[in-house]
Amino acid sequence: MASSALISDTESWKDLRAHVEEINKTHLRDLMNNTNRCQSMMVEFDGILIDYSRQRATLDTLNKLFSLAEAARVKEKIIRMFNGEHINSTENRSVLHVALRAPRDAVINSDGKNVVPEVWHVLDKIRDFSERVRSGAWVGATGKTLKDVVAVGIGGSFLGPLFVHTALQTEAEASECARGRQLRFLANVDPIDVARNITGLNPETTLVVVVSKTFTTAETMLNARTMREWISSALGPQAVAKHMVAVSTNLKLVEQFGIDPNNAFAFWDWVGGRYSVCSAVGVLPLSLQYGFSIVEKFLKGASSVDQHFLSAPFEKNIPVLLGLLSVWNVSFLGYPARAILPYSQALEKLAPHIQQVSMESNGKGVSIDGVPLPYQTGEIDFGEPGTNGQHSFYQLIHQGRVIPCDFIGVVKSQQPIYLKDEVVNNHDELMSNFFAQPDALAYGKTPEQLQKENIPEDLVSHKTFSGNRPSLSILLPSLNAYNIGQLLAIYEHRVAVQGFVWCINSFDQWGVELGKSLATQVRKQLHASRKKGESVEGFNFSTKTLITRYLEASADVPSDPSTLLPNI
Ligand SMILES: O=P(O)(O)OC[C@H]1O[C@](O)(CO)[C@@H](O)[C@@H]1O
Repeated sequence: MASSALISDTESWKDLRAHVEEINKTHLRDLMNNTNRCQSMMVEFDGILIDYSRQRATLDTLNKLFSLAEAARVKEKIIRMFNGEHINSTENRSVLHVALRAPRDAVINSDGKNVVPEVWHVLDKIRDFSERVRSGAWVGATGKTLKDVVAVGIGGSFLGPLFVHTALQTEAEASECARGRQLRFLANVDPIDVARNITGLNPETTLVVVVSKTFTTAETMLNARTMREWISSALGPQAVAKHMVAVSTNLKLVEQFGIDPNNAFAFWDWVGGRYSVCSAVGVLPLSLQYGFSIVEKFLKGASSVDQHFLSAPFEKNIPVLLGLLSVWNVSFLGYPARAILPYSQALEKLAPHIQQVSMESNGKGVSIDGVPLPYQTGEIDFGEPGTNGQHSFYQLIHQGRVIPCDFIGVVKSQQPIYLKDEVVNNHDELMSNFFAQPDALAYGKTPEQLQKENIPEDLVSHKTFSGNRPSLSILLPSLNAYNIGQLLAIYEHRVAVQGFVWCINSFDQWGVELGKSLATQVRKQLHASRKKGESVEGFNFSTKTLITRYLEASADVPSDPSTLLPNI
């Protein structure tokens, strides 16, 4: 395919379009009866079992998707990514989050230089620093051990670390290592988030980690200044050196902020924000909480999937298969959304993290060459752990709109509970739902079945389930640091595969800029109005009215305030 030609013009794309008609004649109820088909639609790697037999697809569909992958040169694009080529062309950058978890002796080049030694230099520095903090060798300004950490950051500098932290919190080995320690995340610029984060914390025993790739993000920098004030107003300005460290690619700005460069942990422009959890962005706060050796297991899990992604043939390649099936669902079957449904409370922050990884990566309107696309890219991701979601939005998924679902289950619970005289143990109860829901979606329930159950005629249509609703099941052996790393890498690479097929740049995010610059204009106006009483100018009628109302109704806000921090 010539670089400016659209993937939708290829024969493979057209073939899949035509194939939809065939698939529309099938029902999952029947497809599931074909054991050979179902057997071929299971894939296993490193303890993880994926069952995609409940996708609205046949083996023929898969072959057609492999042809599409060939037309889109997916294999070549994967290799180019691992080779450090500047596949993020609009920012002229390599995309090398795989280097963040590569073994020490690996060679991965960006711009002709092996980046793995730099990665390990920072990892070693994190190991050393986190061990000193955890052991009490590094103490706060008043000589007390720093047992609590507030990580200040937003977007990719927040969601990945939050996901991993939440997943590790209840894991036996990790929770033992975290005994007596707290890790909190301050993301939102809303002062309420500051209040929530500092409530119950003592500045004397708190370490603040400012996490920002650019070190210019407005929300993070205001929150960082707020936390600096919280520390220095309690302990004096000299305490900042002992109580604040930073993670950034912009070490110059870190220093200007007043953080000792020795206490700055670097990463690189070839790490996208939403792909940065395996850099110091995640590794530093998580190592402070759990110790480096736990976090190293997480990196190893991700690395194992990286190798699989690079080397496994497409028929057995989990991220490739899942990525192609997502393209099938979005671009051909016309399902715009995807539900991420982990049957594990520990994975409650998976969906929010994947929302950014997927939607910031693939929510694009032009091809990588800048050509407007005649097809939609990306999907609307949302999710909640089961069984909570079942009592919330599953009604729509069963009888309303068709939403392809990812069911994620774990064989061994992190926290098993057995009660004498119960029919099943608590985790089996949870997993009963994990196994039942995909079949309920796939098979549904027919009016004939309901009539046999003597359901009153006027209720039959209400109680009918059309079925034929696709899902896939991911079964993890357990949920330890290693498995969490595997799961993360599967989703990251799946998103990349989707972007490779759609021929977009999954690694830039220009769509977040416009709102930011308009907020700058509003910020200037609020300042001018509060300080100098200037009237609201330069906005449309609607925005002017809203801002004016806001200012008038909050006229009691002091125009030249002295510092006020939350006090709850
Ligand atoms: O780490 P930074 O530079 O503060 O950026 C935070 C986030 O802001 C974004 O640039 C846009 O929301 C994300 O891509 C990024 O993860």
